Amino acid sequence: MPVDLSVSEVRDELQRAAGKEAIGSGQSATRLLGQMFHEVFADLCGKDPLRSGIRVVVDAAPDRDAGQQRLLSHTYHALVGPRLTRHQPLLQETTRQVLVFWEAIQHLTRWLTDLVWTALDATKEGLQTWEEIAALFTVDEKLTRELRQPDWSDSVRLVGITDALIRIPRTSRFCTIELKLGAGRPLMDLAQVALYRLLAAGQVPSSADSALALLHFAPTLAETLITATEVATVEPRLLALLGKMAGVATPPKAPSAATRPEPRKEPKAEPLPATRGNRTPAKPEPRKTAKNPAANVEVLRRSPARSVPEAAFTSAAMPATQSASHPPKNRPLGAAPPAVEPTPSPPREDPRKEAVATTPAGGSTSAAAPTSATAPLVTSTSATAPPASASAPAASERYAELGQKLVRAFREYGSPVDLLGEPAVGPRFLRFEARLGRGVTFDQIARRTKEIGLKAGIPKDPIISRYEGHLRIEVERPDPQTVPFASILPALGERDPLRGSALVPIGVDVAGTLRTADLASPINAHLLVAGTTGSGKTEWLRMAIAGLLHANTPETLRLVLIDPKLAAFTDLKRSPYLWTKRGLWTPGSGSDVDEVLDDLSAEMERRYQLFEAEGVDDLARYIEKTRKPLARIVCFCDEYFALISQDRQIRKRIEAQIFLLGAKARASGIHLVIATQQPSRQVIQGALNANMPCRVGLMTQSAIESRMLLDVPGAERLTGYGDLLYKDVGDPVRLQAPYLSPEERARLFKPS
Ligand SMILES: Nc1ncnc2c1ncn2[C@@H]1O[C@H](COP(=O)(O)OP(=O)(O)OP(=O)(O)O)[C@@H](O)[C@H]1O
Repeated sequence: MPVDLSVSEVRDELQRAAGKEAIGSGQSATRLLGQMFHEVFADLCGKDPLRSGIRVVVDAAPDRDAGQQRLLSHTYHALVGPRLTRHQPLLQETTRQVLVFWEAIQHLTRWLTDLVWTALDATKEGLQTWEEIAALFTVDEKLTRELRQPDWSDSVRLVGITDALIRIPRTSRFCTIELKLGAGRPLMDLAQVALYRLLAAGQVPSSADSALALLHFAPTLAETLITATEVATVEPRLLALLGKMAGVATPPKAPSAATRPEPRKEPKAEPLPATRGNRTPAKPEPRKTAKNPAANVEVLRRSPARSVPEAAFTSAAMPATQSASHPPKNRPLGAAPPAVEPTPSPPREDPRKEAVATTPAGGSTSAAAPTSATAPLVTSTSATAPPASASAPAASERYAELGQKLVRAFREYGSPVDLLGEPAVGPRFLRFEARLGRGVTFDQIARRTKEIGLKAGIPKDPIISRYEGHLRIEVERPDPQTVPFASILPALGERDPLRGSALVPIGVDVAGTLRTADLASPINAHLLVAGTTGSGKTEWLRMAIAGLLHANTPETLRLVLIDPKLAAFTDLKRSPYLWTKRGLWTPGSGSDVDEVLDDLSAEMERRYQLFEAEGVDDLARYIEKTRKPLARIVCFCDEYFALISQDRQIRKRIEAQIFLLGAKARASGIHLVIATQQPSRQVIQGALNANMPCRVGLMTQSAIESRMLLDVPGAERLTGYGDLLYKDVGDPVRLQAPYLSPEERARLFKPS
């Protein structure tokens, strides 16, 4: 059975061995911009007519300049603008990076215009329509190749996703494109290219004749063609690294003809199609950088012997006892490390202490960065989930038994896994950490969740994700526990009669730590809550309100409650926390709901005038300066869909107000918390999507809804009862909402 390795694992290993951070680490804004750049590229070259940039250029033909202009405008309005707006809170401190990103996007549109015109010129193929040209592109293509070496005990299946494959017009050859935002690291690039070359040789038609192009947008474009001749210098060492990472390399012997990697037949390089801008050479040459020849020269001049990848190859290819910065793939985690670890890997945290980050079904996962609001809480106080039966022997035996059932089920389906210790016990789910068995792929496992759930007798399909190079399997806890609201109170702090508190409790993570959203922070200023009927939305809204009431007085907090179902907030009808007499809106209360929102907008403007008079720009500074409380106003809306589904005109007015408040109200101390049963495109797109990046995802009806809300599937496999995925920055984190019992509610919500 071949051992699977992905290109990104190998790339990260090279980075680590070179003593650098793994690719993909780094500032979240930088990562986000890189990801956006790839998404925009995929949209422009894809087949969706509403997003395609190819269509825009072809539609404008024969006016090439008009095509370029329209493409730029389309790219901004349809693809870049909405993404920037959506991520505005994260990006607002990084104006310079955003400008560089935009410049790179402009260069990308020029490159695409050139390429489309080259294709249009290829009259021999009779390419006329945008669809025909778009068919030349394959975006995010998954490539797989099984590699064998004489000194390997098993084969290695290498998997990678190339940014784009372009069939060169007039030939049947292919050019593999790797896209980079930012300056390249020439030798690291070379190593990556070598990996793709290995891959492409097994997959792409005519690959022997094909070229691999690196497009660096830094932000100007440098196109680099890399040929097999160059790749050949690093390929043997790369193969040695692959063998070592996969654990198939046999101990090194004195080199002999038999153990040397097979020499590769040198393929001819195919340049990128010559463009009208004449950036690419007409004739294939070993390596060409059209825009930035200096970069090429640098690559060729620098001695690979002292380069980053070279060092990595050298150390990685040595016997495990001498190098190996990371355990080989088949060494059990936790087994004795090699004697010498020149660049030790970061210590693995106790899984129980990690924030849960779930991107099921193939997505990569990482713990989301805590917001500034949560950080001190995490370390100082924590609301611990009831220890309950988690530590009782009977319960732990049941969990162990469940773990064994899972192991058997995986084995029966031909995808063996090894559990790594006992599960972490959350209030409603158990999280097992596991290692893939030899030759098993993640996709194989992810495809089998239903069967494995059934076989192991688990009511809901397990949620399986990747985390730090191993598997996370989350299953419903057989003895689910409720997190009582009272247990989180210490984490919410005491009442501050002047400033109050802007912390909204969200839920408790697997380690029992409360996560909160700080409404005063730009990232969490407004919240969108969604979940199917019975998932726990209304209870969540009540719990969030109770959390705010606990830490505020009516001088520091006021509520505006919109209750289309007439059921969510009735206990608060006479609460002193209501903002005005229109503070609780229900259908038939004598006004349209948009009037309530109008009142909030008017209050926002009034506050900004107050602030201006005091020479301050937000609520906190105003309070500090005047030493007088001014209540934060939080508008909770249950069932938003019911409000907007009645009348088109009212919907328009509501959306306009939400747009305004979402964009401007935070600094004035006015916030929106909006819940909907249907996180569908029809409901979310527009005002909500643009201004509410912070999301609470309870169980949804489908993976599509989950994706719409959280950008990833997974919420459809939650268990209900306040089991949720919370997303502010980074990947969603799985949390359990505390439960406010009717008695506590009556006590906290009573009119005083
Ligand atoms: N955090 C929680 N802990 C335990 N049980 C909960 C929790 N939240 C909700 N529940 C249970 O789930 C039931 C449904 O919750 P809720 O009424 O909030 O759902 P909903 O999503 O608002 O449904 P609908 O949209 O149909 O009103 C509650 O009656 C309660 O029994």
